[in-house]
Amino acid sequence: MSDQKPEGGAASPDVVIAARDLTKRYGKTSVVDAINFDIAKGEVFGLLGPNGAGKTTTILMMLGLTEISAGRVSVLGFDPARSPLQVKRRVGYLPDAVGFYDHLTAVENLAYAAKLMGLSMAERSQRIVAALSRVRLLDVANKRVATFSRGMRQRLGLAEVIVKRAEIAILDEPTSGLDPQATLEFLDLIRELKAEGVSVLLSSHMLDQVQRVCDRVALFRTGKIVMMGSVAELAVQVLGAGFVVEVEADGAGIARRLAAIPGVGNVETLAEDRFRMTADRDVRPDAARAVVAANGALRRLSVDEPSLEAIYAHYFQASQSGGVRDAA
Ligand SMILES: Nc1ncnc2c1ncn2[C@@H]1O[C@H](COP(=O)(O)OP(=O)(O)OP(=O)(O)O)[C@@H](O)[C@H]1O
Repeated sequence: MSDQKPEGGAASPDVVIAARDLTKRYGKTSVVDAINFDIAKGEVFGLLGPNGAGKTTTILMMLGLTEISAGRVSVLGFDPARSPLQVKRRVGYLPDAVGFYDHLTAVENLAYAAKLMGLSMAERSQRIVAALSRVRLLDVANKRVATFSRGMRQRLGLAEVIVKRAEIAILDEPTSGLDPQATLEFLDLIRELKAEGVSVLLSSHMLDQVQRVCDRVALFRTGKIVMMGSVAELAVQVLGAGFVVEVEADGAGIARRLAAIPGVGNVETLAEDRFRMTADRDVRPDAARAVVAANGALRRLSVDEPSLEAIYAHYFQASQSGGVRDAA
């Protein structure tokens, strides 16, 4: 088989997944419709959108688990349709409901998976202990998985990704059904993976969680990516400006100085010594410098970051009334 070598043509060595006009049709309906994106090494990328928007189908095409109708996707330089095993070896996938053998213990489940990966016995046990410790399941390592909560199962799923030393982790709704504490722990584990250079693709409806861990998000709608970027970028696109910064200070000509800061949209004077400005980034450091330059005294500086919830709600409301154009 010709599946040993990565295919050429990756946009940059930093790009681990590149989709070009990626399309999936069922009959005449395109459920994924010519989407394009690049995901960088160590990036946490969120797939968002309503039910049926095409997120899972996109994931399945990346894994070679469903046929691609048109376009292409390259995963670590491999074409998943032609080299599914090469992709499977390097990519960890946590589906919505992780499948484990309930009658086996956590260790036995991981040992089984590690054996399929072709690891030696010594390597297996060393990696498994390390992974179980990372996901804080070492104390239940020898308990049958049948007794595990959903949170524990999800963490065991991540342990498998860690044992595999996957370069990419694809997580489909990983925190749904988890309690707040389990969710926070899971999000921390995602951050740890990122810190190690693992790229993470996260499909979720939990917008606040997505915002907490994702570097960039793609918003899907009826098979198309209608928006893509960091939360701050999407906020500018959808809300007009992302950050609202309030300054309480005195000094000469402060409003004028604040308005001159790059990225500031408008400055409202709320009182003689209170100003509110909108900006496309967090301009607090610049605002503090502006007050110092005016020989002023800074009494308060606050920022309201844009929320993905607000962007999402605004986008769908506005698009229903024809107010937002898709940027596909
Ligand atoms: N085997 C199939 N045959 C026909 N249509 C399908 C098939 N699998 C998925 N679809 C359709 O493709 C569309 C996209 O589904 P997909 O599961 O990718 O959406 P999703 O964005 O992951 O949704 P959710 O948030 O509910 O997981 C849906 O309209 C779905 O009904």
